Parts: sequence; structure tokens; C-alpha cells
Amino acid sequence: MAEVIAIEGGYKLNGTVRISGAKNATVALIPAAVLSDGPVEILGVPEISDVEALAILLEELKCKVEVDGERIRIDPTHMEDIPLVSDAVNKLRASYYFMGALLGKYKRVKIKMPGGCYLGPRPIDLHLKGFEALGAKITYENDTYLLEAEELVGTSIYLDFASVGATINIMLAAVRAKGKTIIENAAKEPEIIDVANLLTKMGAKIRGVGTDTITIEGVDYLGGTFHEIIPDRIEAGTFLIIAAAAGERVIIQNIIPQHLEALISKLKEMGVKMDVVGDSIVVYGAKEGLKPVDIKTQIYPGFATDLQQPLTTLLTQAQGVSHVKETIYVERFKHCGQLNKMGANIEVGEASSMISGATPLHGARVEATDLRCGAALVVAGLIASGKTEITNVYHIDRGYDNIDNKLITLGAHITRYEIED
Ligand SMILES: CC(=O)N[C@H]1[C@@H](OP(=O)(O)OP(=O)(O)OC[C@H]2O[C@@H](n3ccc(=O)[nH]c3=O)[C@H](O)[C@@H]2O)O[C@H](CO)[C@@H](O)[C@@H]1O
Ligand SMILES: C=C(OP(=O)(O)O)C(=O)O
Repeated sequence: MAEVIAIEGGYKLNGTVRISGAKNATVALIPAAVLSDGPVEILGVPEISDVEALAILLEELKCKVEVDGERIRIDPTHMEDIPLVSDAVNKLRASYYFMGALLGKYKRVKIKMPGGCYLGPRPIDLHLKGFEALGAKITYENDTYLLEAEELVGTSIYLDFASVGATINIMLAAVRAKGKTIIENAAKEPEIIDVANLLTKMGAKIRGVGTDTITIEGVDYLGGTFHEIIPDRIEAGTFLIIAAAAGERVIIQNIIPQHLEALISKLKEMGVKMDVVGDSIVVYGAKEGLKPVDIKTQIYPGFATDLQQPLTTLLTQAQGVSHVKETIYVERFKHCGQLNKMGANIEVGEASSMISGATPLHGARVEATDLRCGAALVVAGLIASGKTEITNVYHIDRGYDNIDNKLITLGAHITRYEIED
């Protein structure tokens, strides 16, 4: 048996939705907490399966973990240096943040390869190069890494690509290295700043986050603290797209609009009407005559690769031809075949797609091949005629907190049930 999300399309959405804490910050903040010698309390934790998997890993490390709604309290006081080799490691990408955190804490870590969405090959060579530069010896056997260092010594590390994961992971190790580490060509995503903010509250000395150059002065001790996670700009962007596609008047709360400038400007170019009011955005959607636009995914503050898939669904409703160019994950186009099953007209080229619209969409059984493909299919299901059944919902549940209920509150018709495999 397999679970599906079933959407009866065509209902106009109205009302208010509140955005949860950012998945891509949360999944780094939780491993970062183990660097502390005292309890760390994090607020605004989204209810997603990535967090459940991380909580299992914390318990394997003998951390005390209390989850109470949106609050997690992590007490690493009695934690132990235990290899992370259970299935929970493969449930998500971000388990690899335990590499940096445990290397920083114990100068040694044994951990399996991480999981996460398959978006084409996702090497971690830049993370490993960074750890080596700090003094770690790395061996790899049976899908498992062993990283060991006599001591970690700060140094200058240039990233060939401004990788989010490598920037955070190196930062996690470097906060406990001896002396100064400089990360050049660092990534600048808001989630990196959030992680640096937590580490700073724990006692780390970090300068330059949000710029190309991050400087970290290692410290001997990090202590407990309290932190509130930034809102999820990808969930917010997904709801902006949903509201543009299927909404009449939808208010999306708990947004940092500056984090979404690239998407907002593309939606305006398409003709979507929006008002930004403080930390909310009001979207007036479902109008005829959307215009096609061209998108090129880029590192922050460019157009986020995680939003190109859900935006593609909206582009199927624009009158004319839109082009999407991927510069981050050249194979991130599996959603296109699924959308074509629902009546879209999308051709996939080299690291690109061409969307010809407007095409009415019809319900079908489709597969969430990855998390944001799942989001693209939810958008499609909401505007399609008839019923859409989305399989592999575990991908969606990795990154969207209570998506069914949030949409039902806006007036969508959504259920979940089991079907034969
Ligand atoms: C948990 C998390 O935060 N996931 C996000 C993070 O993934 P993630 O941290 O994996 O993304 P990166 O920024 O590291 O990857 C960007 C590009 O660099 C390449 N690369 C990366 C590391 C490395 O060692 N070697 C290498 O070649 C990747 O294959 C990819 O082509 O940023 C991506 C890009 O914004 C988002 O799509 C993901 O949602
Ligand atoms: C690709 C994503 O996540 P992850 O890196 O956790 O697989 C995503 O959030 O779109």
C-alpha cells in the first residue's frame, strides 16, 4: 500500500496562511546545537519528517530531545561520540551537518552518506576539502565516512562553488578549530545567516555571513541558548505561486519579503497582483492573461532553484512560451514529465525547459519524484479539472509543514488515502 495526496481541482482559494520556520535553516540549526555544552532551545520548528529524522539521530547520540509543537529543546550535556550509521541518516540530505558539528566537537565523526532529493549527482567534495584543509583525515568505506583530526586548525578555504551545504558544514567545524578560518566564495543564503546567528549566541565568533567572505575565530567553549528560526522562503514562495494560480485573495503571513525578491519580481512580470504589507503578502490570483517569463536559477539572491519547479506549473497557465534555465541542478526537471501527464506542454532540453501555454490541466495519477516536484504537482492539482492523485508523498512531507491542512483552510479539497502499490 502507498499513501497518496488526492486533490479535487478547481476550487478558488481565499483566506490566510501562516508560513512555518525554514526547513533549510532548521535542518542545520539542529545539528549545530550539539556543539553546545548546554541546552539549546529552538522555536518555530516546522513539523516535517526531516526534523523527525534529525531527532532520531540526536537520540542516537544520547542527546536529550524534547519536542513540543514548534519548540525543540536539545540538551547535549551527556551526549556521546557514537557513529551515525542508521537508516535515519539516509532519510534527508542535511544529516551531513553532523559531519561538521561532530568533527568540531570531538575531532572525529563516523557517518553514512546522506540522502535527500535526487536532483542529479550531489557530490560533497567541497565539504570534504574544507574539513581536510582544517586538518581532518578522511576515509570512506561501505558508504560511510570516517573523519579524524589530531586537532582542527583554522585556515583559508576557497569554495569552487558557493555551496550552501559546504559553507555551513565548514562553519560548524571551524567554530571549534584553533585560530582563524576564512571561507572565500561562501554562499549567502539567509539560512546560512540564521545558523551563524545561533552559533554566535552559543559563543562563536563569526564575521561576514551574508557576504562572500566569512571569517571564524575558533573558540574553546560553546554554551546553551535560545533561537527562533527564520520563516521558510521556499514554503512562502510556494504559497505565493499557489495563490497566484488558484487564489482569489490569499494573505500569506510570516514572510521576509526581501528573501523572495527574485520570485516576487517574476510574478509581477507575469501580471500577478500583490501587496506587500509588513511581513505579509496579499496575492490576488487566478486572473486571465498571465504573461510568460524566462527564469534562470542562481545562487542567492538569484532565483532559487527550489522554486523553479512549482513556478513551472504556473507558467503552464501563461499565454505564450516561457524558458527555465537551471544553473544549480542541471537535471532538476523530473516534474516536467509529470506535468505533461496532466496536459502541460513542456519540452526538456539541456539544463533547461520550454513551457508553452496556456494549457488547461486535467487530473491524473502523478508521482512526486522529489520534494519540489511534489510542490509543483500540488499547484497543478489545485487548478486541474477533476482529481489528481500524487504518489510518493513522503517527499512532500520532508519539507512542507501540514500542507494539506493549510490548503484546506484556504478552501482546497484535499484528502489522503492508501492505494495499492
Ligand atoms: C538542506 C538544504 O539546505 N538544501 C538546499 C541546499 O542544498 P545543498 O546544500 O546540497 O546545495 P549546494 O549549494 O551545496 O549545491 C549547489 C551545487 O553545488 C554542487 N556541489 C555542492 C557541494 C559539493 O561539495 N560539491 C558540489 O559540486 C551541487 O551538486 C550543486 O550543483 O541548497 C540547494 C541550492 O540552493 C537547495 O536546492 C537545497 O534545498
Ligand atoms: C532539494 C531540497 O532539499 P534537500 O537538499 O534537503 O534534498 C529542497 O528543499 O528543495
